[in-house]
Formats: sequence, C-alpha cells, structure tokens
Amino acid sequence: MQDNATAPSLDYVTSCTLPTPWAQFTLHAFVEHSIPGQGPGSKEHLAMVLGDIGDGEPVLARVHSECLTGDVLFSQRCDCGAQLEGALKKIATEGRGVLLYLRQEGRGIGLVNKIRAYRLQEAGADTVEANLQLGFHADARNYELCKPMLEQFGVRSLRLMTNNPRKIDALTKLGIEVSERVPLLVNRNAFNNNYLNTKAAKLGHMMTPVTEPVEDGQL
Ligand SMILES: Nc1nc2c(ncn2[C@@H]2O[C@H](COP(=O)(O)OP(=O)(O)OP(=O)(O)O)[C@@H](O)[C@H]2O)c(=O)[nH]1
Ligand SMILES: [Zn+2]
Repeated sequence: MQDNATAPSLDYVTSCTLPTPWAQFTLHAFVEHSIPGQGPGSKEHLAMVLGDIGDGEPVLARVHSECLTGDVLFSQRCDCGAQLEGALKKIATEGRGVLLYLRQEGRGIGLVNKIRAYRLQEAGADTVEANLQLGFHADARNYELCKPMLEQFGVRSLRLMTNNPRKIDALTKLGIEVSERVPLLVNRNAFNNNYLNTKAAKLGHMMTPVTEPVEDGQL
C-alpha cells in the first residue's frame, strides 16, 4: 500500500476524439504531480480508449512506455514503434480496448540518458549493461499510475498485450487483474535483434531468441 504522503497525485484533465488510420479513439489527458523535491514537477500521461471499456468485462489493453525515438522518429533500434502501431490496430480490429501511454522514456531514465545508453551500446554494452554503467537500474519504470488511470474508466481486468513478465507482476501487485497475456511480437530486424535477445535473456521477456541473421519483419 502506498503512503499518501509519498505517492504522486494524478489529475484527470480532459478528453478529445483522436482519429487514427485504424479507428477513432477518445484521447484522455492526465497530469501527474510529483512530490516536491523528488523528480520533475509534473508529467502529462495519456490514455487512448475505444468502445465501452467500463462494462466489467476484461479489456484488451496496452501499457506503453514512451519511446520518442521508436514511437515518433521511426527508430529500428527497438520494437516500440511497431508495438504501438500493432496494439492500436488490434484494439481497432476488436473495436474495444485501451492504450495507456506512460511518459517514462528510456525505461524510466529519460531521453538524453537513453541516448547516452545507446552510445555505450555502440561501444559494445548491451541494453542492460549500458543502464548499469550509467548508474541506473536495468529497468527504472513504475506502473503505479496505471491504477488510477484505469479506475477513471472503471477497468479492473486486462487482456494485456505484452511480452514482459515484470509488467504483468507489477500490475498484479497493484491490484489490477491480468486475465490474459496477449503476445505482441513485431518488427524483429537486423538492428534490434541483439536488443530483443538481451531482453529475453536478461529481462525475462517472453520471446524466442534468434541467433541467425534475421530478415526484416521476422517474429
Ligand atoms: N534505457 C533504455 N531504454 C530503452 C532502450 N530501448 C528501448 N528503451 C525504452 O524501453 C521502453 C520500452 O521497453 P520494452 O522492454 O520494449 O517494452 P516493455 O514495455 O518492457 O515490454 P513489452 O510490453 O513486451 O513491450 C521505452 O521506455 C523505451 O524508451 C535502451 O536500449 N535503453
Ligand atoms: Zn523503443
């Protein structure tokens, strides 16, 4: 149980429609106010919602951590952009679901530090070693905000699109039921193959390592 004196607070602010190539979502905006003296002042988080998700049935969901390089700049170093698109397409196909877009860039270390980590990876470190060399944890993310964000929509149970067992554990510990894991394997390529293999080997991601040369789009 989080002590309220140390818990960041989250305000629901507003919403608008968000047409995408696959469906017209509703985009909801939240603002997180962190504790004075700890971390940046405030952060804006988003939820994209489609259909009636507050009916008590498990909801197809993606909890996506910000990756500006992958989500916006088309980077092939990781699988984030393809996962974002794949998750939205799947929600659109089913006509019901939610994507939480959490502003914890670089597995929580921030954009500039992620670029520092990429530079270390160019010198031979893997994605985990690079974080450690910079003095960070391998994964510095926190999923606490998912609870109030989902409560805003009356969602208690997820069919979660992820390959990351730690994410499932973290949500479960927060009291969010994960009734099903839906694999999200997209866009393995020559640039992100080692990264994906390291995630499987060191972070426990549920994906089969590929050691031979890969072709674009291979799962
Ligand atoms: N520090 C660091 N962060 C990275 C690196 N590559 C991607 N990221 C960040 O990692 C986060 C996405 O992590 P993933 O492990 O792909 O996804 P996940 O959420 O853990 O697992 P899935 O649900 O299966 O996608 C985003 O915040 C990215 O910015 C890297 O090499 N170093
Ligand atoms: Zn990424």
